[in-house]
Amino acid sequence: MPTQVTVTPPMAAAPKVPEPPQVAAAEQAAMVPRVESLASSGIQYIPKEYVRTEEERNSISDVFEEEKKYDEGPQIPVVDLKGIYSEDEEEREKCREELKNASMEWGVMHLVNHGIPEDLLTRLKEAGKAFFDQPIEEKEKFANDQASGKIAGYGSKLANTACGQLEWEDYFFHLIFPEDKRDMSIWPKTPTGYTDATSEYARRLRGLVTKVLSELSLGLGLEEGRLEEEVGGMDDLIMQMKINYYPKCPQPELALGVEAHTDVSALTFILHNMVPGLQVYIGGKWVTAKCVPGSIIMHIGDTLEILSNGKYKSILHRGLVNKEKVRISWAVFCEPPKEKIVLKPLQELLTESEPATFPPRTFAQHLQHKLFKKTQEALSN
Ligand SMILES: O=C(O)CCC(=O)C(=O)O
Ligand SMILES: [Fe+2]
Repeated sequence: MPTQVTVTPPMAAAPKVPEPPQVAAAEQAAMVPRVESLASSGIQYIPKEYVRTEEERNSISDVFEEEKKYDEGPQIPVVDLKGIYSEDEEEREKCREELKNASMEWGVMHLVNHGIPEDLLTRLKEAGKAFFDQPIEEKEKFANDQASGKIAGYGSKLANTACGQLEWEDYFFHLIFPEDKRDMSIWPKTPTGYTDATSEYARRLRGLVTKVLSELSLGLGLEEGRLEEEVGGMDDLIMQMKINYYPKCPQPELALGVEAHTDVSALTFILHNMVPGLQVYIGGKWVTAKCVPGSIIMHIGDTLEILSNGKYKSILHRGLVNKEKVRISWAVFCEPPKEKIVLKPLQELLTESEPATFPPRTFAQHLQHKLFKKTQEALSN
């Protein structure tokens, strides 16, 4: 998946993994490679491909316990966007400052009063859940084919690193905006409300993207439309939705739903079904995102980090899984066109004492570079 290139933070030694019983080779080969079918098969031990490295296991703990902790240091900021729609310039400036600070310090935040109607978010989530509630055979009709480069559709991660590590999730991935670039043939037909809810969400979210990019431009002292233009504008900025489906996991202390990575996007917006799982790495610690009702989580991705010459941060994050509840999240990645734009720190932001810290690269080259680095890391482990 282009949205997931892993970076592993330094971590200490971890507890030993209990030895699972040996699974016969034939049995292993016959396993359906969907995490959902593995989870519902009643296994007590997860296959070794899903067991994370010793360093990673050392940092994984019970996500429900983690979410409860309120007194354990800094938390992901909550940014109230009411002010960006205000006529009052002072209100707007205050809101802009909050957005800017959260983007510079954390690169991730809970957006509240974002202007997208709550009933639309409910419809979108009900539709995605209803799709995943169908039998696996039904979902397989939409299966992607990563080997042939067809990444849109229903899928699970294929081992693409030297160590063959897998993630505890299945997903549905497709382009949702601009409308003329969508391939409606791969959109779920059931439930019937899926297309309407997803299209409407895409349109409303696209409006929010413009607004956020304007404020982030002004926050850097740039012209209002600058960042929007730099990432492709209305015609070329691409929004792709990935519905992440994390089944219950019998050994959540050994697995990850999504491994540590930064998003390559300009911005990413995440909704979820109020089951905790997202963690961000800051100040040498993993911080668990709280479940904030009605909010949308927003990440600054690598693209804005590059354009802002590192002023806006693309934060390392990952997803934990649990034994008790299925988690579903809806991530929308807002990405510049792959080849058309060369991403590099904006000239106006550079000074003699603050030279460019990122080399010029197209989005495609950036993806390639991250993949190369990841492969090198895996080979040297
Ligand atoms: O499920 C989540 O909350 C995060 C998912 C994520 O980081 C991704 O899909 O890139
Ligand atoms: Fe992500």
